[in-house]
Amino acid sequence: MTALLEVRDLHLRFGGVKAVDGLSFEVREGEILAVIGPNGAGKTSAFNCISGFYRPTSGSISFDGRSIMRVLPSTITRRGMARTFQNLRLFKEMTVLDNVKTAMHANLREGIFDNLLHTPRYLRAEEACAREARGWLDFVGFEGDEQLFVTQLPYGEQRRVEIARALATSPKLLLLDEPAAGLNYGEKQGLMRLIRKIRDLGVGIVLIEHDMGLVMELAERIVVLNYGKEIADGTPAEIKANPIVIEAYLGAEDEEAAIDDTTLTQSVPIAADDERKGEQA
Ligand SMILES: Nc1ncnc2c1ncn2[C@@H]1O[C@H](COP(=O)(O)OP(=O)(O)OP(=O)(O)O)[C@@H](O)[C@H]1O
Repeated sequence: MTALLEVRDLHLRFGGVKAVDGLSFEVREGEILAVIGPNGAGKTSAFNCISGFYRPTSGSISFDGRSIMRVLPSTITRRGMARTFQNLRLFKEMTVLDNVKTAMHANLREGIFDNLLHTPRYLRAEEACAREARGWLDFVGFEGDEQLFVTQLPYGEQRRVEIARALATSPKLLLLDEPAAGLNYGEKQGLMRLIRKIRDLGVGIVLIEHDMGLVMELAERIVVLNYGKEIADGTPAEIKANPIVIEAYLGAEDEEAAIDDTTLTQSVPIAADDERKGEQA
């Protein structure tokens, strides 16, 4: 099967900092790929290049058979790539339903007069849009009040709404930046079920995540970055047993230690989750 996303020899520099230093990987339709690495390894920078927010220094990125180098984020979204952010980026002054509807407005056909005069065409389009948005809220398991402002929701529910909004763009590929950050155990289990359900729609998924228990259980393939460089690419079992990965996470002195889900999970500062929760508050 041909790759949905192909990243080849990607480089991104910030002055003297090599944030991404020769990254190459592929994602196929309906595949769950995780990108992991210690803090500052270049994961979010790579996401920002792929989704068009940063212009790479060199390399190539193609999506669905076409280059997306120097393509605007909004065009990349229209071509079928959606993403969520490390720190939620919902419209705080909008309701849950309106947040999801915004993802579909780019595809609405009504003109300025329809909008101003609220013509039957406008009303029909808005109703269809609301129906589809409700469908996505249902799909992600949102059971709250769609008319609440998003900031009135618990953090885990806000994450679901953000994923619903990304899905409302009808993506072929979904990039999730630390979707489990700030979630409790039960919410993480729900998130894993949701990600598998999205994969079952045939959507390719690239996941940046620090929770190694979740990554090892969910990902079919894992790419490991350290100081911008790709140090490993393999199945969860291969990654767990890779001495270079163990060294990157635990330091050379612990190289002897067997790497298991718990070890890697514990290598992630728990405070990071709490800090992010704090940012949202
Ligand atoms: N806008 C920027 N300007 C300058 N340097 C940056 C910028 N964004 C990231 N960097 C640097 O690039 C490197 C990679 O950062 P990046 O945020 O991509 O890492 P990360 O793996 O996503 O980290 P984390 O897990 O902590 O989110 C770091 O050294 C970081 O300081």
